[in-house]
Amino acid sequence: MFSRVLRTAAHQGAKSFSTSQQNNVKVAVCGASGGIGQPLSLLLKQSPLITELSLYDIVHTPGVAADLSHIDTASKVVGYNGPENLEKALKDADVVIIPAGVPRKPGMTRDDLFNTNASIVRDLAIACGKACPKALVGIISNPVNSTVPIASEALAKLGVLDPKRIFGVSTLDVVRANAFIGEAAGVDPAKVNLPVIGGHSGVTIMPLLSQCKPAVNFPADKVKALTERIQEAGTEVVKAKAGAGSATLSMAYAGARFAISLIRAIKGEQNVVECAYVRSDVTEAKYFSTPLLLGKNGIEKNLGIGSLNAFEQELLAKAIPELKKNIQTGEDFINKN
Ligand SMILES: NC(=O)c1ccc[n+]([C@@H]2O[C@H](COP(=O)([O-])OP(=O)(O)OC[C@H]3O[C@@H](n4cnc5c(N)ncnc54)[C@H](O)[C@@H]3O)[C@@H](O)[C@H]2O)c1
Ligand SMILES: O=C(O)C[C@H](O)C(=O)O
Repeated sequence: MFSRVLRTAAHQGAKSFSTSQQNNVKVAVCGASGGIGQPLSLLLKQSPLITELSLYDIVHTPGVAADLSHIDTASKVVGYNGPENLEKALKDADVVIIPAGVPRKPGMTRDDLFNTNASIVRDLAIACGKACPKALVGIISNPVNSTVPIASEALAKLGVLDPKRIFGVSTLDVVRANAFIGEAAGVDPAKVNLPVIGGHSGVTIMPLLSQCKPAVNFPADKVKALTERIQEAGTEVVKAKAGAGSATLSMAYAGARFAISLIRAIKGEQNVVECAYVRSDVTEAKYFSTPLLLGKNGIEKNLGIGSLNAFEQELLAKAIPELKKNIQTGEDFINKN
């Protein structure tokens, strides 16, 4: 594995946790045969932190699992195909990552995916609630601003909701921000750490350039242009793919980074921090992405939004009404279905 994050994880898996750690880690990927699911599973198969990789989809999982199982790493790979095998796939999983559902085509918004993806995420969340209620669940399926409330409410209905364990995966926004800022500042992107807060669509994506590490100092027009590029980066990929879907490879990278951060925290590593879209009381929006300190049980501490400059305050003012609307749409869906 070539990335900073996954290389670090491999090193830690080999060296730092020889005693008193959770030894066996089962990770389930729901939507494992898709454009994200396959490369995500490939990246996860390379992690020595994972004992069992459980691949679930409604199609093609026997082939994907057979293929991945020939890779000479220690984790066991098992494929589960079709709804009748879903609970078996999820049974006792420690981490579940959900990239199931349809992606955008040019001209569509993420909200246009709601009608198809809402019930997919609801049903997968219910199955998690039954088969692995203590799992840490990362939801990639769009529209994330609404699918996370859907999953949370579905688990609440079952009586097993622990909001510290449910995450909307917004890591791709951070990865993109690091890439674009690194390029613009002439810094190795792997050394950039830029928090992206809010939600995962358009104006709800709030990169905080004022909190970038290392510090960057761009003129106001450049800050605005970079912010808008980060907010519209998903659409940039959708347009470039011209009907063949949305980001898959960069999302697989980001999803693997997020999953491995969850596992590092489960295994007792300290100071693991990731931004993710979670139940929150940091702002007026019931769900909001902020940097989170991760622990064995999911969110150990919400690190909040820090201090925002005037430009970022304006971004927040635009994000909140949109987030509230998206959250309400998700909650209404569960209340009616
Ligand atoms: N959070 C993010 O940053 C981010 C980034 C990129 C894409 N996405 C979203 O991820 C989702 C998947 O994108 P993709 O490009 O992999 O799509 P894809 O169509 O290539 O793959 C989706 C997979 O989900 C499977 N699937 C459908 N219904 C299912 C069900 N009920 N249970 C299990 N699996 C099911 C399909 O069979 C398919 O294999 C989309 O909603 C997309 O918008 C989110
Ligand atoms: O843009 C999309 O539809 C997919 C994803 O949310 C992304 O940000 O790439």
